Amino acid sequence: MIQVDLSGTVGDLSLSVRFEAGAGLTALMGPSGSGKTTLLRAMAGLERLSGRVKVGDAVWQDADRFVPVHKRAVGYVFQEPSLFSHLSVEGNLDFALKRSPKAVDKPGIVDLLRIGALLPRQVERLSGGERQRVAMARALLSGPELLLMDEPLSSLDQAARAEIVPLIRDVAERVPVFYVSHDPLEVARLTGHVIYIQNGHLTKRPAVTLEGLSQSEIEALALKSLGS
Ligand SMILES: Nc1ncnc2c1ncn2[C@@H]1O[C@H](COP(=O)(O)OP(=O)(O)OP(=O)(O)O)[C@@H](O)[C@H]1O
Repeated sequence: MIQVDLSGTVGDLSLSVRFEAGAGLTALMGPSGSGKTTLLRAMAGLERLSGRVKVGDAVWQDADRFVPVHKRAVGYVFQEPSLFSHLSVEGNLDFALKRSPKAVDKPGIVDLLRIGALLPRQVERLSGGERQRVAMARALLSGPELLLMDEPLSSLDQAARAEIVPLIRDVAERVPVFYVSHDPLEVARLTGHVIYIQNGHLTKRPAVTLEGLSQSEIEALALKSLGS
């Protein structure tokens, strides 16, 4: 169980959110600039807002304490994977493994993300989809109690996305995932647990509308849903 109750101001944004999320994957959706990344950063301890964050039995933040980011059991996967380019895939994985506070099943995670054949590879020689799978494995190997993912598929093509979505579902069976996306179809394939944010506040599900989309965008959406 994740409990979040955070509020504060960052730049022009006034953010105030309160929610609970259970096991599995919870998606966070909302317009550009609504505060999704700011909320993730605050949950990780990268941004200091006031309030409370509890993950499992561990209180990461409340009125009396603020656990710094390096002491939170949190994994973070960004839109652009931030792997060490001077290390091999396995070097990247081992870097995280050494820092894990608990025993982690490396072969199981390598298997889960189908990256066994990539282990000796240099990071520059990976495709975008391969990089993101390695970034997810690296995040899991650090032993997180919560995995934060910020639009991890948005720079990938359709084929790579389709390949990775089921792997993310598998990952979310091992560790709770909090997942930012702009793509309603991607989210529909991942989870039924979705929260929406607008202007820094949680809101109810927006009405689905095709207004404003061009004919080609509507066709692309229809094709995408048929391909799921
Ligand atoms: N470091 C900062 N300095 C100033 N303002 C900031 C900072 N970080 C966030 N903000 C403010 O918070 C707003 C929301 O930013 P945030 O990145 O959280 O939005 P988002 O919902 O993730 O957007 P997108 O979908 O485009 O990634 C920004 O428009 C900006 O006003």
